[in-house]
Amino acid sequence: MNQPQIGTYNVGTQLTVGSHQVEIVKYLTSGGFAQVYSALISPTDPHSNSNVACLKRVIVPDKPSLNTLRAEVDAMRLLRNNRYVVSYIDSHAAKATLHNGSYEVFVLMEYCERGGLIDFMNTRLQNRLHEYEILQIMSQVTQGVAAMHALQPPLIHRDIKIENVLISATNEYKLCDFGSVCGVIRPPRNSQELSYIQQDILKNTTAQYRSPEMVDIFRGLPIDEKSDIWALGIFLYKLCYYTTPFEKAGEPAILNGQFEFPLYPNYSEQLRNLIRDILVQNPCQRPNIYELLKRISIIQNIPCPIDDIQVIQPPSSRLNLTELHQLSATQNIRSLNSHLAIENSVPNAALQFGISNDMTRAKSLFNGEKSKIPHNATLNNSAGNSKTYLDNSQNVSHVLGPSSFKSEISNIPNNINDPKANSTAKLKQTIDSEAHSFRQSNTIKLALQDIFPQHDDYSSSSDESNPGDIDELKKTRSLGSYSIHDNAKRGESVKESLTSSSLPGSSFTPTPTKDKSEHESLSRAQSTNTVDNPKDRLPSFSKQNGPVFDGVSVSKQELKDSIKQRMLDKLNSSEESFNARKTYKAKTSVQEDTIKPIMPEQRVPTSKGKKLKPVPPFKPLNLRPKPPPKPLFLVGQKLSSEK
Ligand SMILES: Nc1ncnc2c1ncn2[C@@H]1O[C@H](COP(=O)(O)OP(=O)(O)OP(=O)(O)O)[C@@H](O)[C@H]1O
Repeated sequence: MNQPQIGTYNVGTQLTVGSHQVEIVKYLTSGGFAQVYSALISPTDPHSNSNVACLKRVIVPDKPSLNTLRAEVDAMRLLRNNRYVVSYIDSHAAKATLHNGSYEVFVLMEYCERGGLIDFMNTRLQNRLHEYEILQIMSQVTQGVAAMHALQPPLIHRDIKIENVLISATNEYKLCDFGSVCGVIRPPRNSQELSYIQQDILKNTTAQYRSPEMVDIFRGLPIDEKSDIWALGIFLYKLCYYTTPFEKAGEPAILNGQFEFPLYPNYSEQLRNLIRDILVQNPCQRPNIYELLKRISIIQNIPCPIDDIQVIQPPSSRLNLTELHQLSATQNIRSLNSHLAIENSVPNAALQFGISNDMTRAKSLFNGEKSKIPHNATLNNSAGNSKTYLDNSQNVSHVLGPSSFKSEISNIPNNINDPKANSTAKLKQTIDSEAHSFRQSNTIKLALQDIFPQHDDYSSSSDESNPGDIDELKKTRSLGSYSIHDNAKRGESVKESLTSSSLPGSSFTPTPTKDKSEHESLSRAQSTNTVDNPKDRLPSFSKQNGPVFDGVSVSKQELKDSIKQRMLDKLNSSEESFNARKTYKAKTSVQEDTIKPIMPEQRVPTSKGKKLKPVPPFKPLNLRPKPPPKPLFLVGQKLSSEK
């Protein structure tokens, strides 16, 4: 979103954010989209027991952007009180009077007094981080990510990077910036979905941290927890070497997975092996979050701080791990759409997760309560040796350790004659043929429904694909199935709820500020704690009037044009900065790297007072000049029309 230029609050400015009175203490910085302040709050935050908080103020230009922020806040709410996630306190949204149609959003969160991890790293340019420091940071951040992956369905952060870790007053490392969070994204089934996913990835991820399945969507793999694991591998590498492993060669290097370790600093072989084991092409072969944490703890020589919560297929399914990976993604997508959909579509009763139970359990696990699951219980799955435990009381099975993981993988048939392999091949063929015609048409499909979250104008789609499929993908950004979405009444103009829960701390109330003219009143929305049908929450669509969002009528064409332009700007700039960094990095020597401060890697350019350069029209990945030829074995993984 293009951030309008607005003045900063003066010290002492009083505001009301939800149920908190706020007094600005200091303007800290501006992020890509936000102004960030430290502030005094009343009442005191019971979690941190502190009256100092961080206030994030964001101007969002329209309702769709507001939905994105809503997803971010909902994610924070789900993860609140986790020790290694920046803790949510309160939030509030109001229609901004200064900018026509735009909204002003305030999010109160825990104040991380020691600033960003990147700043800390930059204080250690000469005297690089010690291995024990790296492991400590890595362990804590991994625990933050584990809290997301433990949810049912899991949440994928998608933008794990050095810049998104902050340091608290008590020296704890905390994950922040949940603006890219989504559910598992299943592989695309047609060109329209492919295009949607490509654009979504470019917009919401940082180039150097993208996993191979994100860079090459043609692989037909889901974007899931394992994509976060890859990002954690890049994160770990950067903690060690202050650069990313694919910095110089970019996407081609990500796709063939070749990287080297600098000679300096010298870390243990165990640590380097961990990085190697994370940065593997096949997502199935990457450790899950628990396995990763366990490996870190082993190097640290301490007990693993969490219990295993990884949900896997029951043993009766007779599916191999590759298929489990795919199926789990499909299930998660479904579960994001409808809890009932899972129950109706999964033949095996053991797969019917009690979502609310699991969530409560996952939350309690990560809030410090140890699981009561016995670690010595075992169960064999179809892959052969996997040690699992099926927790019948909660219908969740647990992977108990990484020990047999690699050997299972090696047992996975990768045979085209295998019926399951055939279905994957068919999927690839379908995508391939559609992608081929998509490329030939040489147009960028940015249909309104492709880029507009929570818009249900399917009837206008003329595409051959099932329009509901795209909608299904879009809903991966909606956190509706976590039972926290509000049932805000529609038809009342200007009313907006940023969060959606009725839990204490959330607020949809009017925000009386010192200058009341700045904000229009908001009314508290009704909310429920039940699993509701996301369809019920979609904005209505009138054929005559176009989309109507909570009663605010908008011109479809206007929205389409503005969103399209905004997305094109972002996508271009994101790619531009990646390429520019590549070129720049290629020119610099390793020696220079050791003393150069780390510059923040941005998904999209900031608007800190600078006007962005005009950028050429966006070219989808598949229309850009071909990268240098890849080794034959990689080409073989691509679809036939690519050749
Ligand atoms: N809770 C916090 N405590 C202390 N500082 C914070 C906090 N949250 C954010 N900041 C500071 O503000 C900066 C920008 O915050 P944030 O990344 O959330 O904004 P943003 O607009 O979403 O940025 P972007 O999307 O470009 O990363 C951070 O890099 C950090 O320095």
